[in-house]
Amino acid sequence: MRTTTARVPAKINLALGVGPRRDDGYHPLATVYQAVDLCDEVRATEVDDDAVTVRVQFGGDGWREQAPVPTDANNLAVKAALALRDAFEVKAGAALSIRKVIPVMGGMAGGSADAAASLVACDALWGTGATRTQLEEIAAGLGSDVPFLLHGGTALGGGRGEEVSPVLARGRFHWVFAIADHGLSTAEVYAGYDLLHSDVPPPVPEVPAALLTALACGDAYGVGAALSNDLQAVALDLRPELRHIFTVGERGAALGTLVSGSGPTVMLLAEDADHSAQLAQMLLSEGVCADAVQASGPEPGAHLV
Ligand SMILES: C[C@@](CO)(OP(=O)(O)O)[C@H](O)COP(=O)(O)OP(=O)(O)OC[C@H]1O[C@@H](n2ccc(N)nc2=O)[C@H](O)[C@@H]1O
Ligand SMILES: Nc1ncnc2c1ncn2[C@@H]1O[C@H](COP(=O)(O)OP(=O)(O)O)[C@@H](O)[C@H]1O
Repeated sequence: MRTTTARVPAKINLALGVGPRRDDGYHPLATVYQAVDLCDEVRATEVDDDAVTVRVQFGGDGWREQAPVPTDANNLAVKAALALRDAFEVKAGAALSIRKVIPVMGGMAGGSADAAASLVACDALWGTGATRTQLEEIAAGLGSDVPFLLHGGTALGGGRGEEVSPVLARGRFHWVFAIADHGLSTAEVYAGYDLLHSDVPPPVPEVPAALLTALACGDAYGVGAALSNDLQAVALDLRPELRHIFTVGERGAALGTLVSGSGPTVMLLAEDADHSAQLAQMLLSEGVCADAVQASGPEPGAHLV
């Protein structure tokens, strides 16, 4: 049986500016994404019939197995395969197998990542010959941050997050991720943001110029100082205990500490790999999170391995 495998990184938002809710329910974003080397893998295997199935194996520690990842047509990897199949009138099926390392409902776009990897793996398995633009269009239909997971690297995100353009970034950034033992719903966090701004709508979002300058210079201190997330206040209201992680970040001289996307993962920027190991050790010994994981970026988007 023929098999193809795609590896895909997690995403973080170095800046996440969120505008007023649009009529379609989505929010306009001005974000800077970075892909980091905390990777899921999606394997697609040829089958005899036209069924698209999925199974999920957890590559991390036991606690992650508690997280609800659908193993039916609600799995974003299955949705991606079916969308690709419809677009190219493919008749074949596929057995998908996900090796999951990205925290589920963690604000690191794990489901979107699996959708992007599934597109790449199934495209290769079925030989659809899709162009990059065609894959990006299908990706945008699957979720706002799926196009970035195809793209990877460091990039600007506009629209509802699906309009991706590259950004000049030098050097490598060392992160520690403080992972919670249960996730937050993205839709719930955006709803909380609307509530917070029910009197005065938020301004049209912009990417901070200081962040772009720091990225162009490869200045990790500048990046740390310019990290920002409009959803952070809502995530901290929903999970007040996350504040302890910020205290550890200060004590450990993290260059910056920020809630990742809609949370509850909190990311700490370190000077180098040694510093990130120290920060991870501090987080674990203080018992402020369920797990502390080191990763670095930028990383390439979903690609065959
Ligand atoms: C917040 C972010 C930041 O990158 O990611 P996460 O931290 O959750 O991974 C994204 O905006 C999440 O993108 P994604 O998870 O792809 O969202 P979608 O599937 O498109 O939408 C899920 C729900 O989030 C809300 N949503 C999403 C994107 C957006 N620009 N405005 C929104 O209001 C809507 O309520 C929507 O129904
Ligand atoms: N392959 C998948 N991996 C993880 N979650 C998935 C997947 N497919 C569907 N989901 C669902 O998508 C939702 C968001 O999950 P995820 O992408 O991990 O979180 P976040 O939006 O915080 O980054 C969860 O409710 C989960 O059940």
